[in-house]
Amino acid sequence: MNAKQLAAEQAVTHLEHDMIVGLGTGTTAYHAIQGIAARVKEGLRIRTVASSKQSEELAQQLGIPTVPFASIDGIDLTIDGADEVDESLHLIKGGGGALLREKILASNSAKLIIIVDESKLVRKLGQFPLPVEITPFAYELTMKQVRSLGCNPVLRVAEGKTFVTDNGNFILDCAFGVIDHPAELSVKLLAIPGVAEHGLFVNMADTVIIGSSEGTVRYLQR
Ligand SMILES: O=C[C@H](O)[C@H](O)[C@H](O)COP(=O)(O)O
Repeated sequence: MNAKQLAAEQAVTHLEHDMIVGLGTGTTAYHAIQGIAARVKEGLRIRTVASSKQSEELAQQLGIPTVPFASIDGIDLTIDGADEVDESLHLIKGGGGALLREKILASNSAKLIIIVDESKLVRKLGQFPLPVEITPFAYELTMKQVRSLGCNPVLRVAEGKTFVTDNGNFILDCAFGVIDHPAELSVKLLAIPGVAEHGLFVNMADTVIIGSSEGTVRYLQR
């Protein structure tokens, strides 16, 4: 079993009957969705909401009950991956472009469990370029304003075309270098009209489960 799968299998032991569960996105969340499906097959009674079309489709293929957002008041537990986790459990997310929906789920969740392998742990955030989701309208001007905060934003391209999120937006990958004050950068980014959301998750993760290639798992708690 690989490290991501180990972390995911540990995370799904936290599921309980009648929970509303948020499904993350990405290669690590993929393992969690597989693990959730296994528990549903064993008789676990839950309802889920997804942070991407990809994860929703996977859940439905695997027989996990998915429900509309209009039918719930909040989320009990979200299990998601991350691109970086620092010592304070602040995160960079959005490598897969799902950051806006992921942040909506996270901020409406009573508990957020992040699952990673050891390669995602850093002392300070910023080695991974920060994904920033922006509206397509006048995106060149939005890019200029983001650049003025001290990075060189790169418009994300996938398969030769501008990458478009599930929300119809673009992503800027922004290498800021070491981010000493993530909360301050968050405020500055969100103050730019055209920025829909960014991948800094500050004080959102409650628990981080780290899988290792040696087959061990350990927990970080906020
Ligand atoms: O947009 C994608 C998400 O934030 C992912 O959770 C993050 O990029 C980590 O992905 P992975 O588990 O594939 O490394």
